[in-house]
Amino acid sequence: MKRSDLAVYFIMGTENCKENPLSVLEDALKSGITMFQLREKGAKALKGEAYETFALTCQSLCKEYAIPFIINDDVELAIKINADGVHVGQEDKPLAQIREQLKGKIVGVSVHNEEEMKLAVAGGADYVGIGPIYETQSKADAKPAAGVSFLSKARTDYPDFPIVGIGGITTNNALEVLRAGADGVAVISAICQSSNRGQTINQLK
Ligand SMILES: Cc1ncsc1CCOP(=O)(O)O
Ligand SMILES: C=C1C=NC(C)=NC1=N
Repeated sequence: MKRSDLAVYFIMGTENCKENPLSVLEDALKSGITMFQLREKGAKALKGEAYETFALTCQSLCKEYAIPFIINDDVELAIKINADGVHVGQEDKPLAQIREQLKGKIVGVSVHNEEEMKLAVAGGADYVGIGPIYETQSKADAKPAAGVSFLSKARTDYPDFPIVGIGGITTNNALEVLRAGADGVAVISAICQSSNRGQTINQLK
C-alpha cells in the first residue's frame, strides 16, 4: 500500500445509497477513487451468501480498475475471498492476531486518541483512520465530531505514517483535513449522494 492509495478512499454498503450500489461503485471507480472499502452495516445489511456474492462482485469491479478492495470488520470473509485487506475498529479482534492472519495484506485501524494510535502503529497497522472529523449521518454510533486537532497531533507524532481522515467530509472541508496532515479522505455520503462523481472526487483531492 502506498500513502497515495489513501487519497480518495470511498466506503460504501448497500444501505448508503438509493441507487444500485454496484453502479455507484463502478461510477466511483471510473471517476478516480483510489481505494474502496465494503462496509455492510445496518438493519438491512446483506448477510451470508448474499453478502459474500455482493463482496465478490465489488472485488471484481475493483480489480478491473486496479483499486485496492478492503472489507470492513469481517476478517474471515477477507481471508476467504482474498481481499486486499481489512479495516477494523477497536472492538474487533486483537490487532496482533489480525496482522498474523493477513500477512502481506492491508490492515487499517480506526483510532481516536494517542494511546490507540501508538498501539496501532506498534501492532503493525498499514494505515489508521481518524475521525469522525465532522458530524456524520453515516455511522449510528459515531463518537462526537473531533475536528482536526487529534489528526494534526497524530501527524506531528508520526510524520511518515499513513493517515486517512473520516467523518462528514465533503468537497467543502476536505482541504482542511489534508492541510491538517491526512494523506487522504475516507468518504461515504459525499460520494454516494453526488450528482457528478467525477467532479466531486476531483474536489476531494
Ligand atoms: C465509518 C465512519 N467512521 C467514522 S465516521 C464514519 C462515517 C463516514 O461517513 P460520511 O462520509 O458519510 O460522513
Ligand atoms: C470506521 C472507519 C474509520 N476509518 C476508515 C478508513 N474506515 C472505517 N470504517
